[in-house]
Amino acid sequence: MKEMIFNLRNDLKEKLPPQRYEHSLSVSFICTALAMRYHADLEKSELAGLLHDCAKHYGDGNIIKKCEKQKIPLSLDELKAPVVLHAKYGAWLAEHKYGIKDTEVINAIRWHTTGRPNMSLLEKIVFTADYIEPRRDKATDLPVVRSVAFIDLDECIYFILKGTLEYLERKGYFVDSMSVQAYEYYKKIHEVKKGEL
Ligand SMILES: Nc1ncnc2c1ncn2[C@@H]1O[C@H](COP(=O)(O)OP(=O)(O)O)[C@@H](O)[C@H]1O
Repeated sequence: MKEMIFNLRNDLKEKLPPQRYEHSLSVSFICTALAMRYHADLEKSELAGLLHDCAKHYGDGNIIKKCEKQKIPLSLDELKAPVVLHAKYGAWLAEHKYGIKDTEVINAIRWHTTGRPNMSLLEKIVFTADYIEPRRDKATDLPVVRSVAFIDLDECIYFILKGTLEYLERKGYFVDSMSVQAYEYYKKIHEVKKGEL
């Protein structure tokens, strides 16, 4: 697996813009740190983190066409918010272009942007690492979210989804409802923990 990761790094370095490549490396290392904390497979976590944005460099129109060409079914929400599609097409590329057979890794790439209810440990790790990696600096809640990530992963995901939904609403952007479903799911876990339910 290590050799595969080194080869993939070289490939992505050529394909992705420098900042996106840097982000991908950073996410892959944070994935391994979270994997250490939560006892997940280190190499699968590194691999999923490295590949999570392998389709991010395609523009909205282009990625819709690429999905249609590969007969990847698209939801109405995804057509209205094509920014989320790099996760779905990235999962397809991971499987069909990069030869990834592991469905856990493929699903972690698939759900890294919107999240979904009841995510697997690997899905949670990539979703969280993408938000907290050290090169990120936009979200105001980052210092708190970063520390919660290493204390309680479900609670951290609740904060990330809450922040993302508030941000999208503030900006007036269309929201893929998968994130709303994920938020409701993790909000319930949060409320049970706080004794509010
Ligand atoms: N449910 C959603 N609906 C619409 N846009 C979303 C949704 N979830 C996340 N986004 C937006 O998609 C963009 C890409 O997110 P993400 O994949 O997390 O980042 P990156 O690809 O840069 O690692 C962000 O601007 C985020 O706000």
